[in-house]
Amino acid sequence: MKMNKAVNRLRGSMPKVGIRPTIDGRRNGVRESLEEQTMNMAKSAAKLISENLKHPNGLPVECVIADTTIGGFAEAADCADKFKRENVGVSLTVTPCWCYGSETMDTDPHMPKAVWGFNGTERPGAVYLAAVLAGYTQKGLPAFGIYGRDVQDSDDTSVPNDVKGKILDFAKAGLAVAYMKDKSYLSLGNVSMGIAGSIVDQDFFLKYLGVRTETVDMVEFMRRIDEEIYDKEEYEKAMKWVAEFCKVGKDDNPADKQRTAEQKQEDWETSVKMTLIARDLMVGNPKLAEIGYGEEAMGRNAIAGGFQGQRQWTDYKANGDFMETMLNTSFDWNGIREPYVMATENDSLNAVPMLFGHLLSDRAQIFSDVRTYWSPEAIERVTGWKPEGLAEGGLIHLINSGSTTLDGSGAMSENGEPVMKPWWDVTEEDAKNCLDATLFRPADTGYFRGGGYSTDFLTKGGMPVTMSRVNLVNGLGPVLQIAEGFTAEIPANVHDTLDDRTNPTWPTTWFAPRLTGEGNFRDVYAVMANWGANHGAISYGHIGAQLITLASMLRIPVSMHNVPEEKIFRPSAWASFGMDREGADYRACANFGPLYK
Ligand SMILES: C[C@H](O)[C@@H](O)[C@@H](O)C(=O)CO
Ligand SMILES: [Mn+2]
Repeated sequence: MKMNKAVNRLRGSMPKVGIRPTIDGRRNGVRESLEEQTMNMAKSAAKLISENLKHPNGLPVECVIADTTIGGFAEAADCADKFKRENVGVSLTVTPCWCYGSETMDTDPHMPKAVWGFNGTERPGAVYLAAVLAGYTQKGLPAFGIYGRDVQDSDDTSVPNDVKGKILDFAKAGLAVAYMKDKSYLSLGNVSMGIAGSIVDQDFFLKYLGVRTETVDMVEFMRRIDEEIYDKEEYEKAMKWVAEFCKVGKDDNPADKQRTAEQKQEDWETSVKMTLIARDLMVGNPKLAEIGYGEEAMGRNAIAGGFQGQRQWTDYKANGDFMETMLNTSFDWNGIREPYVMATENDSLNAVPMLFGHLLSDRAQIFSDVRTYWSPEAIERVTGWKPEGLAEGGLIHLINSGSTTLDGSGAMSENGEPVMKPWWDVTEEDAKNCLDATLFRPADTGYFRGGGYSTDFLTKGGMPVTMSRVNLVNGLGPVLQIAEGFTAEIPANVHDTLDDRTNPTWPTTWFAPRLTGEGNFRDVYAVMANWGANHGAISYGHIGAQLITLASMLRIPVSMHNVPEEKIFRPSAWASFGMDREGADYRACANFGPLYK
């Protein structure tokens, strides 16, 4: 399998990180003595960011440094002007010294902000940090404060590790905020089976995320299939690839409910066409202009989407499982590429945490039903096996009727361990291994009368993962919930017994959340019992802290998490809302309100 790597570009230029070196404006000695050290800090920060971060589409993150150090209002205005011209979306102020707080700050209300104050004592950078953060808080412009734990010498140009981590986490989350702004959520269809998350709340998207919502009726798929509005060459290529690499699994339907061989062939054709069409709807395709469809070629600039599917479409035509899976995967017949974010059942409130996870981790995301809590006692009763290791406290069965990424099989590996990689690190062998680990099973025709193919795999155990979810609460607004944990491996016969009680044609991930012994993480049952909806978005890695940072930038309070306290990083203003951190988060988010109100 020969695979190229290609970068997807949505409309709008890539946001940059702007670095603002602020300085004590007093000339004739003080300012001059600080110029070099201050600019060097800006250069170190820029180097750190551009060497370590990429945009989720694989392009390098660029930094822009103000033309001069900033000693007061005039230079702050020059810097703001440059940042506008350069499409800066995130602002990081750096300084080793005392500067004039509200005179040097930046006041763009939409730009995530942080200040790194050098922890030396010759010149008081950390004092400026405290002063300017007080100013930001007083003016309703929350900013993140960064300063090293250990005092450094004034000629030390290194960035200590604790500072590095904070700068990178801040910049990555800030870039996520900037990157999603002015993109769109594409709702393909409408409300699926009364699922609340698929009642797309356009106000939430626009005010909290800066994302517009576009709605396209599912009849558009029919039109494009009937009128052949897709790239036929690509379609042929995709069909060949499917025949070669997608193994069809056993049809579990009773004989009289099975689709005929001709119907099954037609289901493949529909599934592949749907995949091309959904992608073209999201991001456009210049090939469509060549065949006379200039408007369709533009796409909808969608950074995420959802497909209603059930029931009107799936009662009639092949389900969306193949389409959703392939879009969410880091590769297809064209090669290795950035995964798209596509929710099944148009659950937009699961698409959002998938988007967050993708923007923060650069990886494909798993979409799942949070289906069953299996207590250790119930597992033993039903299978005779006493759970041990990660499964000791019981498991949550994550399984779904579509939309999970093939990367979620855990069939990619690094140093012999299962892993889900940033898409640009995925190899041809990884892609092949994911396909080998997957069966495409004729869909359950009880649920899906129109047939189609569901993706069936069992996620390898031992991967660190984070499950998250946004819920909308009437009178309160959005909240985010987060559960870090691990995928668990259980004996094959135990899995089969448990899986056979559900929908064995769907992919399974056995999830063991990390327990804290308290509250919603008292035990596995409590995690499931307190989950706010039927779905969860699962990202590789323990990204709870980064999600919390991002949520605070968007003013979305976190209602549940198991992230260790020392890893939590929010704007300094949050400390003014009380010492109980969860309550303070709610009060701060309510006080500042959504970012784009
Ligand atoms: C086939 C069923 O309708 C499933 O799609 C259903 O169990 C869900 O996924 C609900 O979220
Ligand atoms: Mn579901």
